[in-house]
Amino acid sequence: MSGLQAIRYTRGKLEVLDQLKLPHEHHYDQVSTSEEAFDSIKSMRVRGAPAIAIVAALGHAVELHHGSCKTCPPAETISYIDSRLDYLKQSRPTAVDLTNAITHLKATIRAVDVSGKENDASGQDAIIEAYIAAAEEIFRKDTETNLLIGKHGSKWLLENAPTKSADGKVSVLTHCNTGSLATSGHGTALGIIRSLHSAGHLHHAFCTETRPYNQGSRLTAFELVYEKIPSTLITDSMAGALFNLKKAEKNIAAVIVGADRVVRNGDTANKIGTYSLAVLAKYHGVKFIVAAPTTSIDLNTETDAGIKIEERKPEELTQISGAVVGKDGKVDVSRTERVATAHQEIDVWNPAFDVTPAELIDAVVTERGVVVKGSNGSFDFKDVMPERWAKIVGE
Ligand SMILES: CSC[C@H]1O[C@H](OP(=O)(O)O)[C@H](O)[C@@H]1O
Repeated sequence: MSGLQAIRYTRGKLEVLDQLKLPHEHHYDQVSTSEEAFDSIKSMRVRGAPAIAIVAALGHAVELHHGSCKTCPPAETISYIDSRLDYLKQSRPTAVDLTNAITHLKATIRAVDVSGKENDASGQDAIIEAYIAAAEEIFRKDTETNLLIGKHGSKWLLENAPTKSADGKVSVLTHCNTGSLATSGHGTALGIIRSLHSAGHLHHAFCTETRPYNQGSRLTAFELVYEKIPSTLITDSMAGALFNLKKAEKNIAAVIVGADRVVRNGDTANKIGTYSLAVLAKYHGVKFIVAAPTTSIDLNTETDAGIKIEERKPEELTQISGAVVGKDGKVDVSRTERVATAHQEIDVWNPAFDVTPAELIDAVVTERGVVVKGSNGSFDFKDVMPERWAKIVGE
């Protein structure tokens, strides 16, 4: 597994790699409170659906470990933890892993038997220990999940690739960053690429720069080069020309992307630009694969209509390392023939995600297996999530 770690944790201490500084600087922030975890997520110093959930869960675990909750009865302890988790939930709205982790953590602390402990600290201690252990399990289990996604996804692609290179290998394209910098390790979509590479089945990996945050050029390229995976960086706008080439190592078999939220019918919210790649893939006969741990699947939301798409500040688009459009994102027309015109601010639309309809998706790869559309043309996640399906959807 890659030596790159977005998150470093031992009980009572959480360090989060500042991804806004990558690839130029490798700096870890200490995160010891819910506020510091919230700020790290909101600012995108840490990002990636699974990593967001892990940092939120562990950030609160660290503050609980250091006694942030005053001594109080179990019911008040649960209310305190709930309030901290509800605050953390507001950090970024689209990725469902954070919501699913919070739901799990709230259920875990409510399952603690505190009978006979209502009036002494042992009840609170039991609840806090249960919370910390559950948060640590979320972190531990994520890497195991990603390795399974890599195994299932690479197997499915090798069995269903529309094209292979002369040496029987596949070339793929990925978008955004879904590797060790977006998870606890190995990654989801990039995890499938790692699994293909380590098994000798990857011919070439292409990654898009993924404007405006540049997760591809700053983060995925960094991971691919770090592990000497044969790879090429392209701009987002080059994908269609690449699919159209169909020559040598540029003969793309599949687009493999991650997910922030896969809803019940398979519609998938992912990094902005994913939908465009899905349309291009369909036109060019390229498979389109979504790599999604079951923690990224939202059975409570039936279709894309229920997905909230986060919009982020204009400066993330108008400025890269310093102003691109003009000082502070303003388009200065005062030096044109229309002198003395007040600075005009170009409007900016900066949705962080878009939605790819299920009809454009060939497979959703989870840690429990690959889900493809049935004869009715829709996805059915019942077999990979039987417990949650029965609870939410029913038999
Ligand atoms: C396994 S990461 C999933 C998902 O999260 C990323 O979004 P962001 O970088 O804004 O947190 C991207 O959409 C990835 O595909």
